[in-house]
Amino acid sequence: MHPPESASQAVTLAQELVERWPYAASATAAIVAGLLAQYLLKPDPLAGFPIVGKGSVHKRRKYFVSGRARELYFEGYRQLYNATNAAFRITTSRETEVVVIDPKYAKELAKLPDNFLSFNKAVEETMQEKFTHVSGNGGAYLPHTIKANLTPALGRLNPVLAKEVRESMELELPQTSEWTEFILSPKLYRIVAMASGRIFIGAELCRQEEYLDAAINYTIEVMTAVFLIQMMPTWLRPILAPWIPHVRKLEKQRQRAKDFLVPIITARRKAAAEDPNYQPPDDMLQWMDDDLTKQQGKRPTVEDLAIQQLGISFAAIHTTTMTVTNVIYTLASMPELVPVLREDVRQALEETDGEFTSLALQNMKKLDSFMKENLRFYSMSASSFQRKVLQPFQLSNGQVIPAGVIIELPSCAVNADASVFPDPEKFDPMRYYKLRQSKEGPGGDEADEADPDKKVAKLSGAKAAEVTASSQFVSVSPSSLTFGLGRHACPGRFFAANEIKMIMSVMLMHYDIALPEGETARFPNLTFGHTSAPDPKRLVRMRKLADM
Ligand code: HEM
Repeated sequence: MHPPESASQAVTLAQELVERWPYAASATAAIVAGLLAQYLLKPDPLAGFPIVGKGSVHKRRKYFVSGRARELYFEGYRQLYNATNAAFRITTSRETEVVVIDPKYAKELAKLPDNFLSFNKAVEETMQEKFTHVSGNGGAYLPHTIKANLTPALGRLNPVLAKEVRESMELELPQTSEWTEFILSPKLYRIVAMASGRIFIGAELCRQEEYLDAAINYTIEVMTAVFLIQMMPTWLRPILAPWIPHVRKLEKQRQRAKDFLVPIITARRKAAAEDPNYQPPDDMLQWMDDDLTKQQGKRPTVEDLAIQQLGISFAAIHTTTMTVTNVIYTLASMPELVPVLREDVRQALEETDGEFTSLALQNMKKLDSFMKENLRFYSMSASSFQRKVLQPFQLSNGQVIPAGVIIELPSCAVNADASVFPDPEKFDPMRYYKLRQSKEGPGGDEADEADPDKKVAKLSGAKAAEVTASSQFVSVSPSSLTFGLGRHACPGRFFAANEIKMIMSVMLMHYDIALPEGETARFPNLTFGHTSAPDPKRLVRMRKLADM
């Protein structure tokens, strides 16, 4: 029996292949080798950047998220000192390669435009936008409204803000002269949300529970979702992240925020259209509505505006609350500092008859210094100036930073650098106050060698001048990176500074604060990934003072 024709053809073909296989094999090998060579010989644009940390990518990532990220930044920063390299690589919880650049290039980085360095794209990656849908563009118009409307109006708004700070503190804090122990963080969240809300959405709404829920819990939910996603191996994220309850809750929360705000915005617009004597409210919601209309040439949809409003709470409430919590935890552990700061506040307010004017707030220089030392010592993020590189660019040392990576500045390492901050491991509440007092900068003629309390360490040249010049809470510079740097540096920091000073002033003038009985040490912060946060479960003691 003969095999069918097609089968016999196949056999012939196979025979031919067998006969010719040496040619076929070598041709295939040549193609594979060519591709491999192309892959292997292609210059790796990151080859010149050493990697900090040990072991596989998985191991390094685990180390980073486990709470030891700062050690890695310190290690990389130390290497930069004696290297020709301008940067090192670090494995973070991101999928994208992260290149940490020497802060001496910070000023040239800050000049690069958004089509080279994208703030929004970096935020989207940080916020795990793929899963949480928290977009870098969510608050795209906010910086403009803050710079154009909020910051210039602070002089006018300070008394209004101060009133809400006082009242919300009365509502939330113990009003008895007996020492009372309680968990501080939830109270501060509400105080900050109410006080900020007074300026963001007005007096009638800032104490409503729907607003407070959106302002406080949306951010907490986003941050928890981001944290849980970061803890997962990158390959598992697309499979598991959408099922995390915190991720699933976010859309519902955004909808709740819209349900609350949309009728309010609609009513405002209706009143403006129908009532010729209508006085628009003097708050951020209104400024955003007007500013967006100007920028876009048409009124934003009410839903868009509601999301912008959520965006401002997102940027403002969590950051401010964590900062005040840090400041109060430190104060509670340094009772000797209370009279010093109390006197600073008393003197500043005495000059303005007790009014929280811009002048009074500026004059609280010791409080300002204490707050800023908290930012340095308990910096909330290990790095700053996170940007996605959209186009390759060259640093002034000739090194090329390729497109596609995330760049950062190692702010935690700068904060701990003895050549920038003498005795960096010491918490010195008056560090920045002394710098401001020393006309010539640290080590200058004003430094009082005889009085160790007034003595400021000797730093040299440009670095010293820069540290001195950026010694106010709101200053930003390569040695002062808590609020970022350049065109995207936090526009809300002036508002935050005023609000925090008011909260601290009211606390100092009307309350005594202490750690729980038997405790003397400052509560350690909790660290995970980049973040260092005050422990939200800690108790403090307070008692109301008789009016001073
Ligand atoms: C102590 C409290 C605060 C801290 C520590 C903080 C920190 C930051 C940081 C690190 C950035 C990124 C800067 C960069 O990468 O260059 C930023 C951006 C931003 N912050 Fe703040 N912030 C605070 C309070 C506020 C407040 C109260 C507001 C609103 C009133 C606000 C609104 C914003 C906005 C809108 C951006 C984005 C800027 C842009 O896209 O250009 N922040 N903030």
